[in-house]
Amino acid sequence: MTLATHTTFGQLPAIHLVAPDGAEAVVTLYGGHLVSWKGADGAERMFCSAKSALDGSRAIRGGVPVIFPQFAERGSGMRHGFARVSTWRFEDSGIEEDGAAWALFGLAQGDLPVTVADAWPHAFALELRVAVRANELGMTLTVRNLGAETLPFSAALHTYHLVPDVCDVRIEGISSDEISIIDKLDKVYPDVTGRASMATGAGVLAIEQDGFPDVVVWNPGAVDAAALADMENDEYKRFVCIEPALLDPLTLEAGQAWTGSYRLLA
Ligand SMILES: O=P(O)(O)OC[C@H]1O[C@@H](O)[C@H](O)[C@@H](O)[C@@H]1O
Repeated sequence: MTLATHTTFGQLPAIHLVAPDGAEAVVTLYGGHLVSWKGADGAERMFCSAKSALDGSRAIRGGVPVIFPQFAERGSGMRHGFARVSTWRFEDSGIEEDGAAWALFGLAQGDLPVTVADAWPHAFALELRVAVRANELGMTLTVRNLGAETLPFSAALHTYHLVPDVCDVRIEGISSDEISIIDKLDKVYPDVTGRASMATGAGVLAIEQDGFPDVVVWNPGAVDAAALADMENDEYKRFVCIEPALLDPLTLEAGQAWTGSYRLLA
């Protein structure tokens, strides 16, 4: 049985992963970007803007952009890093004993255009593993330093959760207070441990992360959404970004690796 097949998403080559129980995910090679996750119940759980570029001309507005090696404008490099606008390799796929279908994607220094590699001259290798079964999504990001010099980086999995109405969202377990989104929110929550949850009025999603110390919660609100060229004016109501993140740059010594993992249970 083929669990991972080649498909397209917009104009972008992608991998369609289907578990035996019907859970599925679509990951574009551009960005190593998970753009769709449906549990075995068939419900789509990722937001993707109707105005998102889907031709490789700019980052996809939705799904799970991989943020690496820089978060937002915290550095002199490309905003949110180059990983989300780079073309990854599909490396392997398979099935776990518990029935999860998984796929592995890679991005290394040699995959980058010369100008991008020259601007960030580190011999790195990224591995993104995506696994689906039942109503669960697992993502694991590994960063390896293959060079002789130190490698400093930040990283995040910038997840756009699809919600019926952002006003009804309640997030627990990230801060001592319950988080709700009244108009705009763009906030960093450091040192988050344990399981968090997002109630949407329609259901509750459990969120677990390991290795990522921080969480960023973002929704642009009406005014900032209207200023985004790749988002419809009222689409801000349909998502909330809850992003497992490593914000303060971590420095890997030669030969070292770091792994951050992330699990969503609907
Ligand atoms: O428009 P971009 O580059 O995808 O960034 C979206 C948002 O990403 C979030 O992670 C940041 O905290 C926000 O400040 C930012 O606006």
